[in-house]
Amino acid sequence: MFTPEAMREADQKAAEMGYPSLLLMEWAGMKAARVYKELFGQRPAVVLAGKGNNGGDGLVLARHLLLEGVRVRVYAAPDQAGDALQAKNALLAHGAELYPLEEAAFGEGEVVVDALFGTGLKGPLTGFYAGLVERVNASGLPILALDLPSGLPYSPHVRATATVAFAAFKTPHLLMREACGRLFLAEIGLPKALLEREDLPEVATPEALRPLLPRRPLTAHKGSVGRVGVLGGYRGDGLRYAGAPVLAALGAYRMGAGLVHLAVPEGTPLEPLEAVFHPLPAPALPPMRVEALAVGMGGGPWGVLWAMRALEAGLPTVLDADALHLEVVAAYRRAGAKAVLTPHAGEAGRLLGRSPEEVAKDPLEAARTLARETGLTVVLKGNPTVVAEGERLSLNPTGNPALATGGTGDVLSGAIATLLAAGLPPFEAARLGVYLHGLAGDLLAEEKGVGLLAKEVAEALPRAREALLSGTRGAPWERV
Ligand SMILES: NC(=O)C1=CN([C@@H]2O[C@H](COP(=O)(O)OP(=O)(O)OC[C@H]3O[C@@H](n4cnc5c(N)ncnc54)[C@H](O)[C@@H]3O)[C@@H](O)[C@H]2O)[C@H](O)CC1
Ligand SMILES: [K+]
Repeated sequence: MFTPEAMREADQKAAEMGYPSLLLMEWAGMKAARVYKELFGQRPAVVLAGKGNNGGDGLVLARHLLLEGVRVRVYAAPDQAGDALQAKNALLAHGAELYPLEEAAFGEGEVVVDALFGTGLKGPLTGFYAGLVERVNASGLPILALDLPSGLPYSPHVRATATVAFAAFKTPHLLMREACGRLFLAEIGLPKALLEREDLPEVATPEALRPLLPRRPLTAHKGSVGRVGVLGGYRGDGLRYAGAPVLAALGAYRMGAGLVHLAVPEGTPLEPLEAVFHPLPAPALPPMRVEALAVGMGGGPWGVLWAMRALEAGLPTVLDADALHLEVVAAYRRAGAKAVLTPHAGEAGRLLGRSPEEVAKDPLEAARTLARETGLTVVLKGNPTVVAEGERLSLNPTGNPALATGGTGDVLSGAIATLLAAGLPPFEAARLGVYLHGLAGDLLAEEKGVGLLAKEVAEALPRAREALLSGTRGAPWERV
């Protein structure tokens, strides 16, 4: 995923290589016109073109739509230069109707193409442009945004029906997804070498994750596919969160664990029936033969104690909820343990000494800092969930607001622990677990809308796994 600056660098490098930039613009506008036709057919278009290259893309799109027999009205900013000017001349040669941007008006049944600003925007829109963007949003018409909804990452910005991202996703496509509507990713002919940048955050794709899925040989038995120990719960609150470790156990089984051991306070309901139970008077590490642990779900003040006991096992461990405290993280770091932290913004803020709002404002930076400071793998839950380890950052594209309900995080911890138990390294277990958990939520939300139960998310994990494996469910965007 590119920052706008990194994208500009790639454009510049292409130009230095002698690659004609007009070709990029032609592909961009042509691909966007293709998306327009797919979504809106012959509906008349109103194209708003800014003076930079984003505007140029819009002028190319207008020409292609005209060629397809679509009625097009273009409102363009003055003073185009370079490629955008060439795009304008080519459009005029086709006898297009071009009007000053100040006169922009929209009519019923039309579709607005937003080609005002892309990656070249510096600072929030004000004055005329802010007003124009507000008018576009208020028009009630469908909006196709080219590259980025204009105004992003600031406000005001266009709230698009669909967005065609050129060459690669940029930060706002993932971090401000709501403004983008349906996402399309258009290849525009940039040499591949310029797009492969390991120093930039990745957006997890099904193609990258599919090979990581643990495959089960015919000879598999419950002791060979990964066993998980879950340590959680607390008596002192009257077992108020007794369900949390149970949900983690369900997440583990549904992700494919061969056996789940459940260490919980005495008096906890013995669920799920498939688990091996260790009811305990105080946090301890009961004898259990497992390959990974999930620790801290519903543990209250026992959370830290559970985590310290778990450290003695020397196993890959997921630290969640009440295990997420500085002393725990420091001890794991000192021991050089393999651990995945799964905080939400509040818990990450507690570890970083920041407010949840500060963490949510820049989740990429927060996840990276936490990973660097702890030396552990971090899953910062949110929209999007960010996975960080060392210098590596991965953004997860699956999941939806229906997952914002009690217990889904516990399911995730159990799921990631299972992938650790199956032998995946922490970063891979975290990316794959987060992706499948989000996908399970997406499949369920399509079926049932909001009002999901966490245990249903666990139950949908096998379907998500199957969808990833068989390729029946691709990335949540379309390539054009
Ligand atoms: N490789 C690619 O992805 C390609 C992308 N293309 C498109 O080019 C734009 C980026 O074009 P650029 O000319 O650099 O910038 P913009 O068109 O986004 O806008 C620049 C324009 O806006 C003025 N400006 C900046 N900030 C403000 C502000 N706050 N208020 C008002 N005006 C502002 C600035 O002075 C410029 O005049 C990219 O998004 C793609 O759509 C290429 O077409 C192909 C290669
Ligand atoms: K735009």
